Amino acid sequence: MTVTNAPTARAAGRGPRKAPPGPPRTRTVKLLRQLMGDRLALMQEAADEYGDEVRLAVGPKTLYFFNHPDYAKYVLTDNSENYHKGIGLHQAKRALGDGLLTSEGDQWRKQRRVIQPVFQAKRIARQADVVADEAATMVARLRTKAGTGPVNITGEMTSLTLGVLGRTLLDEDLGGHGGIGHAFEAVQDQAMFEMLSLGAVPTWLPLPRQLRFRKARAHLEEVVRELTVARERRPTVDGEDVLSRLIESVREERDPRVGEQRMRDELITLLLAGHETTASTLSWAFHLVGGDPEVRERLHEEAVRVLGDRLPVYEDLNQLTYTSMVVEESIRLYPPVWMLSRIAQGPDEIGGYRIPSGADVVICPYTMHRHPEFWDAPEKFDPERFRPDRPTDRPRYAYIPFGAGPRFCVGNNLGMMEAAFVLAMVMRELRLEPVPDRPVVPEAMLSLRVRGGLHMNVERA
Ligand code: HEM
Repeated sequence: MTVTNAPTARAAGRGPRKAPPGPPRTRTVKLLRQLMGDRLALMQEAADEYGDEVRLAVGPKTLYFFNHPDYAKYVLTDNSENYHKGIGLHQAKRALGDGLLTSEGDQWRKQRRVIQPVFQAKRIARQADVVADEAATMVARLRTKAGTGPVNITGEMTSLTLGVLGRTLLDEDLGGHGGIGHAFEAVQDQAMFEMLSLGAVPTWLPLPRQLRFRKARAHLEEVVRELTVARERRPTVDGEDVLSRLIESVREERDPRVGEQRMRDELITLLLAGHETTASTLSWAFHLVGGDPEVRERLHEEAVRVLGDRLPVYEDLNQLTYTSMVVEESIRLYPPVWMLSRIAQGPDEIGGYRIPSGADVVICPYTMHRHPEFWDAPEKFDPERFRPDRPTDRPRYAYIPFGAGPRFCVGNNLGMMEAAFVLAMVMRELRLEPVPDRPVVPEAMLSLRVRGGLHMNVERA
């Protein structure tokens, strides 16, 4: 497959073809309905019907949707300079400000240099102890709920992942800052609403969701401000956590208010990017395992064998092979970041199609991870695909749960370790069973959630 510079068209002297195939304008109403209701079906049907290059005209927007590993490599890595963060960026910025997720250019490079070292392997080892400790508290809580009826697993995972981030990144117990999880939810819901309504509803209208958004954002700012003040009074021993590094880096800012704002944006970004993705990963893993007794049994066996009855330490991660395979397969089927959107900074050509400057280009991990050319029985939950000793000729970019290229997830090691530890610690002593007559439906918001949260019955293993 040719990704760029369409040599055949060029050789014939005809230049690139105009636009990829896609649904006709007459289907606009259906597409808009899917955009509001079932975005995963929208993308999957487009890929099934039109192939690896699709033009999706949805309302006033035209999406250039590319669904092949070569295209993902080109957009996310090889020519990433030409593709800045795309759809939803404006809304995400209103929610998150100018943090690492939403910034570009020199500012992004500078921020990445400050933040990336916090997630290096030697620090992750220390973060492992925090994860194990927080997970033990959560498992103890679940134990008390065994046999009492459906438990909101997503809620449990969200508190856990926020708690872990508070302690690993900020050295703080976020449990004392009530409602922070709900504040993140309100901020995200509004950002998603603005995105889906394609900016048609002015943000100054005093609608209830708008007011909720402002209140939530103000609450988050206040929490982060308190954390920063507390830390400035109480520096850590090595000064190498995120907060200390940020405080140090914004000292160079001439206007202290700009520095403070940057720090708040950065922390809110990290907390949001890090907690919801990992909580979604765990929710989907528990859901998939709950429907597969054989996988559940193997997980239980591995957890008992590797961990015995002690808390996990970083070195255990390499031994929790099957557990990691289950996590990898879970985020293949349900990648928390289900869509990667970019805006072309200048004109380009992909797969022989002309991409105008300003075009919305989309790579969709959800559909890529189910591409029939690269995955056998793509709908099947089969952790064996990720057995480390199993040879595969699958292209690297057919599996991109953490993105790729310069904008690759900074927190991937922490996220993977946390998911594996929590899964192992829960499966070691508990069984999570599906609740009959309660369907589990994916909801593609900023991340891929379980609609209404995942509820499961908890039993002792
Ligand atoms: C299983 C859990 C996670 C998944 C699936 C995930 C996925 C992703 C993906 C796909 C991207 C790239 C987005 C794009 O290119 O548009 C990303 C970026 C990012 N992630 Fe994660 N993430 C996870 C956990 C975390 C954690 C634990 C943290 C931090 C504590 C984190 C912080 C970030 C940040 C700051 C970025 C932006 C990086 C940049 O643009 O330079 N993530 N994540």
